[in-house]
Amino acid sequence: MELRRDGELILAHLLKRKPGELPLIFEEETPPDIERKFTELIKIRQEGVSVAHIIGEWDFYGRTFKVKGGILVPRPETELLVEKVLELIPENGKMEGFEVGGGTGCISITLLLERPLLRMTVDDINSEAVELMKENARLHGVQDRLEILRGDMFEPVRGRKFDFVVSNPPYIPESMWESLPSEVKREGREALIGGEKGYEFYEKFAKEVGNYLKDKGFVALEIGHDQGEIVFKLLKEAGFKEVIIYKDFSGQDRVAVGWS
Ligand SMILES: C[S@@+](CC[C@H](N)C(=O)[O-])C[C@H]1O[C@@H](n2cnc3c(N)ncnc32)[C@H](O)[C@@H]1O
Repeated sequence: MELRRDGELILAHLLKRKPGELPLIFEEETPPDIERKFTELIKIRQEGVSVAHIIGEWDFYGRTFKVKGGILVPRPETELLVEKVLELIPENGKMEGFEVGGGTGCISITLLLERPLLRMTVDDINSEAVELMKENARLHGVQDRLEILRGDMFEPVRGRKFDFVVSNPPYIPESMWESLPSEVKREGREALIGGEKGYEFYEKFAKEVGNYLKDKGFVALEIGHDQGEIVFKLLKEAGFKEVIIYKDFSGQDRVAVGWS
């Protein structure tokens, strides 16, 4: 736990400032009610609640999203997935994409904000995530271009076809659940655990996704640091002509892109 950094984020939130602005108001006196609230929140942090869940928001791709317990907090690794998708959507491309498992909605909403003519449909099996996505879509003014549905993987979009399908699915093996830090567990089993092997989501996804892709469509998936080989194989077996596994800044497998 990085208490100093966490303290700065909590204080900035209470003062309604950006963390970078704190040095500018260093000499101003902190109102007593803010001091009291700050001490209270630091205690909650020490009990193992993440800063994101304490302050109820988190930044992704330079923008702030509402977050809440039981739903995955946007991760910096996922920005690589967004970058790879953006590379495949022309600046003024009139494309239609589908995201499985939107969580906060950070992936779809970022794609929409970066590509003004794009339209997205997103689902989540978790009804609380669906409500949170609606809130984040309104917050970022993309509600007219984002269709938000509740359901299991492709079930809400049966019979439809998209230019691409993107997902950051649950991909941690069951056996790792117990060893996860309590603040990570608070993001919910459904968001994290992919099954006994961890890659069960990709097995089902690879088999079915072809039915939902237009001709020459593509898929883009976030993957676990050791899942490049298996996801490459699954997409190839499912008939994807070209598959590329991208590594993140720390040299770990992180994103799979496949072209049909
Ligand atoms: C790892 S989280 C990713 C959330 C968000 N897209 C992000 O990158 O921050 C996976 C999300 O998929 C949802 N999910 C898990 N299984 C699903 C399924 N079969 N169909 C739809 N959503 C699912 C979870 O509820 C969770 O919100």
